[in-house]
Amino acid sequence: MRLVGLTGGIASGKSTVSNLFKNTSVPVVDADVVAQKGTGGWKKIVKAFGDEILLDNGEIDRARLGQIVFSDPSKRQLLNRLLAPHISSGIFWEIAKLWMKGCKVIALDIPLLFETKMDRWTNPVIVVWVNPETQIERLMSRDGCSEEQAQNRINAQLALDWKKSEADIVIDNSGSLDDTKQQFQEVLI
Ligand SMILES: CC(C)(COP(=O)(O)OP(=O)(O)OC[C@H]1O[C@@H](n2cnc3c(N)ncnc32)[C@H](O)[C@@H]1O)[C@@H](O)C(=O)NCCC(=O)NCCS
Ligand SMILES: Nc1ncnc2c1ncn2[C@@H]1O[C@H](COP(=O)(O)OP(=O)(O)OP(=O)(O)O)[C@@H](O)[C@H]1O
Repeated sequence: MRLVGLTGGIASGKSTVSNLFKNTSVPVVDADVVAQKGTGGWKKIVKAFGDEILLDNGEIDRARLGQIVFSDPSKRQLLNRLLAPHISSGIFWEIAKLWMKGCKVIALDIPLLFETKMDRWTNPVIVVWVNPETQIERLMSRDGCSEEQAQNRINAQLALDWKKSEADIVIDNSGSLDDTKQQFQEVLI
């Protein structure tokens, strides 16, 4: 079985590329399964950050939690510590289910692939790169945040240029969507 790592920097276009996998035979597992209401990750987050980070329906208010952790490195480290085991075991079970269905190639869409050292499991690693000006512009426009907030989020991760230097395959998403789709097609060959 081959595990393909898909990563990048915040707003570099990882989800955009992840969506392109949906039209292929390669299933994608993402790292976003943990914070749903009632799960182990959810319980730990509520215990550590209090009820005030919950929406009326009991789900985590991700925008609120994001504001807290991206403006305070110690809170971000706390969240990372709490969630790390849930993220890796969630991913593991998703892989196991797909493996039992006979999937031979699975893509893992993991924003913090290098930071969490999960790149050890994956080969090749695809890094979705974008130039710094476009990254900050797209981040501010997508999340409606200030330049300072956007920069805090970018600084919370390893440098995207370093990730690019560690990649087996780089998709440059600084241009148009068509340009990115074209690069993706070349990766599939
Ligand atoms: C901080 C949270 C609440 C923000 O939620 P929100 O819906 O606004 O953003 P989303 O989850 O789509 O993440 C957007 C991007 O933020 C970046 N990011 C998310 N968590 C972190 C983190 N702990 N450290 C650095 N960057 C992060 C990633 O680039 C990610 O792609 C959420 O990302 C979260 O619970 N993060 C902790 C879990 C985690 O570490 N996820 C990444 C696993 S590899
Ligand atoms: N080639 C492109 N041209 C124009 N806009 C783009 C392009 N690629 C992505 N975008 C836009 O940039 C923003 C970030 O893209 P996307 O959500 O795919 O990034 P991401 O890396 O998954 O982000 P995050 O890690 O923060 O979830 C989105 O609003 C998306 O619509």
